[in-house]
Amino acid sequence: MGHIINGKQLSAEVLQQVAADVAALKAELGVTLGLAVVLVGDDPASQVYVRNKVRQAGEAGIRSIEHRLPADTSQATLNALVDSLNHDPKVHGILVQLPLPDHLDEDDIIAAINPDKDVDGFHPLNVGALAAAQPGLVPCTPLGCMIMLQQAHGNLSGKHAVVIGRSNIVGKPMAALLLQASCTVTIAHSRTRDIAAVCRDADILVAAVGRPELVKADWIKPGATVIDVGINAIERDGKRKLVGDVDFVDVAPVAGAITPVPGGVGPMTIACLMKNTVTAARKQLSDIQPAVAVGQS
Ligand SMILES: Nc1nc2c(c(=O)[nH]1)N[C@@H](CN(C=O)c1ccc(C(=O)N[C@@H](CCC(=O)O)C(=O)O)cc1)CN2
Repeated sequence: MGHIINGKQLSAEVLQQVAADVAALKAELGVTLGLAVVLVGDDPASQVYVRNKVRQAGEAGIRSIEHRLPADTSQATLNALVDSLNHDPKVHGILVQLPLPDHLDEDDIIAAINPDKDVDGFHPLNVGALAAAQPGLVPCTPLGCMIMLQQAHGNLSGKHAVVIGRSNIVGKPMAALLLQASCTVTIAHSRTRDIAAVCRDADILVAAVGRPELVKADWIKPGATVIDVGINAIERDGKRKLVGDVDFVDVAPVAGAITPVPGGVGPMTIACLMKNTVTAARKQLSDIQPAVAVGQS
């Protein structure tokens, strides 16, 4: 049985560091960090995630400013809200919970967020910064996966990493981060030929494809590290159950280390949102107070 990477425990450690950073910024500069959380509509899963984000912000000493808008909110109204948050000095981070209702243009809303406050790391300028290995805000899920990998593996240099999935939110930024860590990176997707053979060559396998229990034991090189980003609700034995993109029971005996679902990548995503809020605030505060030393960690 491979080592189980405990996302709950690791996220608690990340949050503890965030809380210390938030307290230090308060002590040094008298600033309380603010995170604006925008939720449009009543998607039940999004409501849970937003509730958890607001709760964990509070635990870290970050003031959250919640905006819950009805499902029929217009693009103009949402853009106007984002614009007002961009200009509010008490707001250091802005996140718009995804998915948005179908009539709204997600790309347009993301592009409207001030990139310095874009704590999701989805703005095209942050996407470009990551691709060019420049400083910027990095999407929370891939950032959380990297923290888990570094804990499980130490140095990632020279490892063959395979990322299954090519989404803008997870697959592509994950591949960019692994490349920055000097991995040899392959992105596999629905058109990849003999995907099982490609995955079997991976020292690190990241599954972010949204297909319940797609990855089986015979896709895994013995001893490989497996990071499961999938969160899929299925019915089994008449009960609702959350499973990942990896068949955990099948794969765990072959893997060297593996993340569970739930309790793996999910909690790290929220912890990294708080970490990004500190990163964003430090940048904003050092831009307006260049003479003041703003601590780094
Ligand atoms: N603006 C954003 N929207 C979305 C993001 C995002 O990073 N930014 N990611 C996902 C949803 N998400 C955060 O928003 C998220 C999903 C899941 C979890 C989590 O902790 N999952 C738990 C299980 C939860 C459950 O019981 O239902 C786990 O894996 O243990 C956290 C955050 C899409 N939208």
